[in-house]
Amino acid sequence: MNYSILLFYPEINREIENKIKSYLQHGIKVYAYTFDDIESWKDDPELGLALCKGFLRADTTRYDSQWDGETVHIYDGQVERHDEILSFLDKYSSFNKEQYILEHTGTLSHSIVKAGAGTGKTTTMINRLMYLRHMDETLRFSEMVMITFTNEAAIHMRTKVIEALRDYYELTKDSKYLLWTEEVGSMFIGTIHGFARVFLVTEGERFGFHSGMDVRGYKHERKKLIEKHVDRFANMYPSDYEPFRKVPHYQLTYALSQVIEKIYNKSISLDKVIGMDFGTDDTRFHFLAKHVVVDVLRELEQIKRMDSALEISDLISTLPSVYGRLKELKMPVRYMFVDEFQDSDEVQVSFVSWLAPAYACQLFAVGDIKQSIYRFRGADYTAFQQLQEQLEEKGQTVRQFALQKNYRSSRKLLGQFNALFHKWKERVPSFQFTSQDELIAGLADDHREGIQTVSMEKTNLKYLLQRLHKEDTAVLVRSNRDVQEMVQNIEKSGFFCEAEIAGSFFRSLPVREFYILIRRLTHPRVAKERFAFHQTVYGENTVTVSELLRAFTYEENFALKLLADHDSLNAERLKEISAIQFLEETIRRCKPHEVHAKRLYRTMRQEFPEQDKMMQQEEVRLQMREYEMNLEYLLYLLKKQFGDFQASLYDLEHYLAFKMATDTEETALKIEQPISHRIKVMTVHKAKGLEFDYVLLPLVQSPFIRAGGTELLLLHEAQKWKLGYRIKWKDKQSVNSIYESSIKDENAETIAEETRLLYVALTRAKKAVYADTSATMKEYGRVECWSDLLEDGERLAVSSAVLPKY
Ligand SMILES: Nc1ncnc2c1ncn2[C@@H]1O[C@H](COP(=O)(O)OP(=O)(O)OP(=O)(O)O)[C@@H](O)[C@H]1O
Repeated sequence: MNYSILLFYPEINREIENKIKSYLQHGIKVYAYTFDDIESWKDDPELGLALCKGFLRADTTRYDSQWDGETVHIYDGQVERHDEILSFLDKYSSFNKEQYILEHTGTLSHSIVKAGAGTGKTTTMINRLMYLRHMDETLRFSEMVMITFTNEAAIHMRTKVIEALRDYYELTKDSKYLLWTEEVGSMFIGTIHGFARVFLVTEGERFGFHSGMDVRGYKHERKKLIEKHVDRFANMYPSDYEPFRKVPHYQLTYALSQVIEKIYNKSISLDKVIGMDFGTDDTRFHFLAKHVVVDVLRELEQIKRMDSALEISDLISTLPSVYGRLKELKMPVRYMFVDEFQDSDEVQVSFVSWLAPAYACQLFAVGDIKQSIYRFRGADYTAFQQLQEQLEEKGQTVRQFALQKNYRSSRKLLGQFNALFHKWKERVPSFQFTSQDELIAGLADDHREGIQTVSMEKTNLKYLLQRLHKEDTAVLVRSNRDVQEMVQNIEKSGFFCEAEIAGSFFRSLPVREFYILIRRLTHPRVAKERFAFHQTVYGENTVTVSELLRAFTYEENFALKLLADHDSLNAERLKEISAIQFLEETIRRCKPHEVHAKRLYRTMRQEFPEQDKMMQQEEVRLQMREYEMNLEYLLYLLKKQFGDFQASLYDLEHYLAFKMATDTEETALKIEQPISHRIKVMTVHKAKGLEFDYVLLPLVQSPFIRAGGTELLLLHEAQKWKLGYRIKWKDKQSVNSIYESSIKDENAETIAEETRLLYVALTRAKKAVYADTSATMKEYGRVECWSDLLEDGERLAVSSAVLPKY
């Protein structure tokens, strides 16, 4: 036995307990089931820890005389002849037969796992990895590839694998686990784009790819090229350009870059864009767009070739041209795991189905069609079906698995979810939910709250937050803009948030105040800049606006004179040291983070005297450290960009102004704490894969489909791409034939996608969901917003068919 043992004993005695402990000490995972009461195991130091870490899975199962007097031992998941007892355990305890088989399967067929939310997809993948490494002496972690949907998920996975190995080491003190931990460093765990890069530079040398190749964005160059090619078009086809002569140039450039962005999102190669159907419209935008887009992409491709660089989307779009022509492969891939497979696009599916036979590796693809929420990035919710068909066409054997037991949400919630999801099926035709999709409670619990509908206007929200702010709570919304709105609402109630907003770094307070400090130096004679500076953490912040007005004289510099007495900045030092050194010196002297903390605490006490003082102090401490961290990070970025000495104040000012206006990537650094008074606020896309005790759903009335704005559709039919558009110009709009004939179907798809998004949001909750909507669901008409899909849990008729099974 190398990896696990499954035991069934009708009764438990000390000897059996000791046997289990001994297995565990040898690094053998134990599944133990009995009719006996084993509650006391939780309090036993060894067994309790093993239960907690998942090395011991144990439960009391319902009594059945058929199994009384029987004992069962299954080694390393060799399940032949044991199907009956496994099915019995699966039905009447927390044991999960499908998970168990998946974890231990020894055959060489590929596994496709379709599983609902919280059914242990991630857990099973990690377990399987451990099983494989334990069972095959010759296998190395570097021969297993794990593909995740985002970089964050990849970090999360790697951490989980390393944690599992550390736990094995703690349990056994066997040094092989330390070696394995190091070995994990050489395992590929990352996104499909990351893997495509490794693949291209390793296998694609013959086609001009190499490890020195840069992967970077070309947004700025793209914009310039669009402008250039629009001008060219205007010269070449003056009459076709005529309808757009009065359209502001920036609008035209923006619309065209949106078209290109859409093409990038779907990883469409240049040759396919050349064959793309742009439809027709009265303003003839289709003609202009096709011309400019193709010319821009063609020139950009040349530039990238010369730079020896690729953009992220090229990594996927160039794949077919390479793998179709490869003969010998170098990478040693024996097992391949793909998480969130439902969100793969067509090119990615065919890449994966090509990889499996090409490397003769075993594929393990996991996902949940009901959680497919990346259609805008090209995800195709028929991905599983395509994968199965393509693998079978290549003569590969595929086994399907379905996981239904949910170990996350309370039984009450699960019953209500199932009832609700069945109702959705009636309202949203393409939301599929059959009895196979129902979530079955995997664990016993007695949480009674379920789905609750409440109004979240100001006073109620405050009341709700008062109750939940110390719990593990997340507020989930649909967009980044909604995140900002909720952060403001929550902060206005005197509570604090933990919100990740992409692009927030260059707009954060430490960066803004640092920028004002620079402006104070580059514009020493401008009163407005001086007053702004005075109010920052670098200034005294003692002169108020009314004092300034009182000091008013007709003399031009009255404000500067007043503020000069309150300004300790010694700009003369700039003659001796570099700009960056000067700024660093100023930071050391002023200790801006400490000043920020003091002022913040004073304001908090003034504005919310009734609020918990300890919570406010904790928040101030956190904000002080975050201010310091972000400022340090800013200096790091500046030095990286300019070196220690070269940059002048003007260079720094320009760089920051540009970044503050345009950056959408850098996120302000936050201190994360497992337990915090801060309420998490995030989009559902960010919450994917996470779980919280309480989920709050405000802003559920915002419509899925906004009438009248610019809209682009990229459709794939009969091997050909088609672009549909409706573009709003200043005084008219361009709408093409493809848009008009497809928009109805597209809207139906959007509603289905939003329904799946709500499925993800609800299923993050462990104990309860609070939604800002009325108690009953709209029964007829088009589904327009989340609120139309929500209902108070108590009204949801939970029929026995959808009740958790045990
Ligand atoms: N067999 C099991 N017994 C007990 N707990 C389990 C079992 N399998 C998974 N869990 C627990 O259930 C929770 C959900 O598991 P996991 O995150 O792996 O699910 P998932 O299917 O990846 O979820 P989602 O798709 O919704 O993100 C975790 O807390 C995990 O530890």
